[in-house]
Amino acid sequence: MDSASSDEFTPTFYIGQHESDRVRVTPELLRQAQDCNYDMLTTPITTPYFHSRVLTILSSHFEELDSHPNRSLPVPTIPSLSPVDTPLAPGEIISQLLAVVSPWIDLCSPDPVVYNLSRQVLELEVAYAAFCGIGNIILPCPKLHHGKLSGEGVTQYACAVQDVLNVGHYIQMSVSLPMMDNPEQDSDNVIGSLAERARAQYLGLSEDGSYKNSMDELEEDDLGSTFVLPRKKPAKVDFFGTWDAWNVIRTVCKYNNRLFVALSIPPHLPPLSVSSRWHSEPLRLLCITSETFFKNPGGYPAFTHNHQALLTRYMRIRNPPWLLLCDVGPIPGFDDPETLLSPAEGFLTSNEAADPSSPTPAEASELQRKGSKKSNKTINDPTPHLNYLRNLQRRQPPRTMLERFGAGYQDYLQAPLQPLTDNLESYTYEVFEKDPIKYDKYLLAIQRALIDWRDQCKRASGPSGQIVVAVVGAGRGPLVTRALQASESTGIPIEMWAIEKNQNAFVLLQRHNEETWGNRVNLVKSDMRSWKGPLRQAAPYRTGYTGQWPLSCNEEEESSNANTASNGLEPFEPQPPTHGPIDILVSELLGSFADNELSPECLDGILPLLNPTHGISIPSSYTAYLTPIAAPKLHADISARLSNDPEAHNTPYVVMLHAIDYLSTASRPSTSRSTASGKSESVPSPVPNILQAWSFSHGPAEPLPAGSANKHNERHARLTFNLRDRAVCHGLAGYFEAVLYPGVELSTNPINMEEKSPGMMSWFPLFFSLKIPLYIPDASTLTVSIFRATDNRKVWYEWMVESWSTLMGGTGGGEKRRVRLGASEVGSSKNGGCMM
Ligand SMILES: C[S@@+](CC[C@H](N)C(=O)[O-])C[C@H]1O[C@@H](n2cnc3c(N)ncnc32)[C@H](O)[C@@H]1O
Repeated sequence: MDSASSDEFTPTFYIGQHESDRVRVTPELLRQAQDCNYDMLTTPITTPYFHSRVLTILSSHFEELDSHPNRSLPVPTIPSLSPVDTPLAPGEIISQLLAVVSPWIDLCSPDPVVYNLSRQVLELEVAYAAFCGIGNIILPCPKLHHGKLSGEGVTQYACAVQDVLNVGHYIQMSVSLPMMDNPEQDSDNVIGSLAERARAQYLGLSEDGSYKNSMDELEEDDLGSTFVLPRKKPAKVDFFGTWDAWNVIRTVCKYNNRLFVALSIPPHLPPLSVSSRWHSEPLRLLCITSETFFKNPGGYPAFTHNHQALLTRYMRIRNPPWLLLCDVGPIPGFDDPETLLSPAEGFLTSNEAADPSSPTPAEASELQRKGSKKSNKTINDPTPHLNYLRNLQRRQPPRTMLERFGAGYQDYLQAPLQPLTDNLESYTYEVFEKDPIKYDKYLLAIQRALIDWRDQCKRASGPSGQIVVAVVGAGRGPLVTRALQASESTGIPIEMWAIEKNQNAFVLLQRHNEETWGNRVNLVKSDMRSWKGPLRQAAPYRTGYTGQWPLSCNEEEESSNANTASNGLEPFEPQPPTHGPIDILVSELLGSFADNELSPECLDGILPLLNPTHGISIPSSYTAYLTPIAAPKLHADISARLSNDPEAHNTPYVVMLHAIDYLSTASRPSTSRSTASGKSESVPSPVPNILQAWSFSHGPAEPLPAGSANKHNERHARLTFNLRDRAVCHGLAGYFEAVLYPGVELSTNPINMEEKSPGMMSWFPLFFSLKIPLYIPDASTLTVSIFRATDNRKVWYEWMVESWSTLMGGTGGGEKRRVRLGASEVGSSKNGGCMM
């Protein structure tokens, strides 16, 4: 399908500016910033005066503790704010400000006094910002490393955040986090940080700041001999370290929908798996410093290809994050009037910004090095970083067809249709009919089936030897139109039947028959399972197509002779009506997980009418597929429904998955143009491992076992997925592939949908939710068990997930052992199952 060449859509980039040493924002400064094309500014909540007051309180308390080592003294209370403590006041500009909680507090500190005071500062600041009417607050980055301790303070941080979420009931909070944990960059670059004041005894350090010699430092080498770790181990980047901290925070805060991430974009991007993980999280801000850019040969700041692709991907999230330029220079004209230029004078041209020679990360660092040596070319642009982002905004690739069609549906939960029990509205049919791909595929499948039928000289069942085609579940008739077109385009006559149980849609079928189909279609208003088949007069027609179109003279003759002579019946003697077979049965009863709209059960009721030797079902088979995903936003949305709907987690939802992360992926990313989650050209995305759950095939029916009670339509699967990186599983994404006719397929499976049915939009995936998300450590496996169950009245699914790890040694000796780490609850849609 054609891409989005005519797409007029330009994404909105909300861009703010942050200066670490800003003291206050005046209306004039804000106006000036907006004149420069910024959308918002950050503001501190408290002043340096307040900061020094807290430092004094802390120092005095420590002094007192030192002078009374045996007394337990309560941590002092920070007095409430006074006018000198804060630059903020309620007023007109407040809605355009992002308030920044003091970065010098340490909510992860192992020192209880530092933690306590930090928490007090947080509470005072959030309460005052809320009072002033601030809508968004940026929380300081949780400090993950304290001396020998790593990640220990995250739960403290989380508890503090949980509490302040209840202080400001409308405020949205974003936790500042780098994309990955680099302990070397976790050092305190904030002047006057309380973290520096933490006492050595709480950091696992001796008084002089060196590591205490504890058993923790003793480790065994591969040969089992004990050795002492070197003083300072080289710091290792933990790609998922900050995500892990975020996961703890949002879990403690119960996936609060006012809690977000302010993600810092580093100059060197981590692997795709890391940026993909963040893509699934609620990103409110992307923090971009001058280091995130490299300097292009013209001396302008620019992004690498990878940074551009990352931004494109993140900015296509349903609620795209805002961009925050941090410490890229002051607002021109305010602190430095020299820099105030009109845009026409000095802004980056779009050619310069387009920069076709945009480098790879390696080239960028090379340029950076060279640039810092010689290319100190001065540029006449007071806001080059901002202008670069504005240019990027204009140059965003157009949306794919799928993105345009799905706009507004991304991550939007829909209960699956139940076309068997419910009568669909005309509008729903209209939406189906907007997808030309599905109908093109059906047309092709019917054409091929007709041609093969003719070429293989199969006997047909129509009264004059035509091939009998029945569309069952015809809706408003699009497949009937395709069947008639297939007959016309191939020149192969058919006898056309259309069966529909929705009496409202049936009115339109009748109208179509009169107005567009020339009354060529035999319409039947019935449930297909109780239909007896094409009505035949008992007149002893000869049936059977012998392979030539049009019928040969002889055959026509034989045919008319047959009316009078065969079977030994008297011609025209009235006989009770009989029913003939169907040669080609066309149905579209597929759901997002193939069989979830009960196609197997419906077809069971009509397949006995299929020509027993040559009959063809279109589709001939369909297969359901699954993969585990992280989908924190869906989890939060579903959990929020629980108070009104206790079955919320037991409902499989149709959803255009977007802000999700595939947990089990192949090593190579794809750069395909558009996928199930709506990626665009040249935006690499991980390739998920998607495994087959089960299949159904349909052809001339074998008689069902007596009293089968639909048991033959039960299915179950147990699938194992390997995971490289730690993650949280929120549920399973379900897809399907269908073979309409050999060589003509439909697919929603992200692995091959682009080859099999490019641009098809009729089905979004199905999401099976886990009530309690399952945490999975690095290098584990995940086993998915899923059942299609039935009691002959309805059909439902049951699913669960288990996580496993392989351990060495232990009580069993030195062998590898697979241990189960955890298991989810069993999800079951039994209560809301599909009625048969
Ligand atoms: C998914 S819609 C497809 C409609 C149409 N073929 C199209 O492609 O637009 C399925 C249709 O099958 C009809 N249907 C479902 N179960 C049926 C049954 N047991 N007997 C007759 N019609 C049925 C529904 O009313 C609905 O019109």
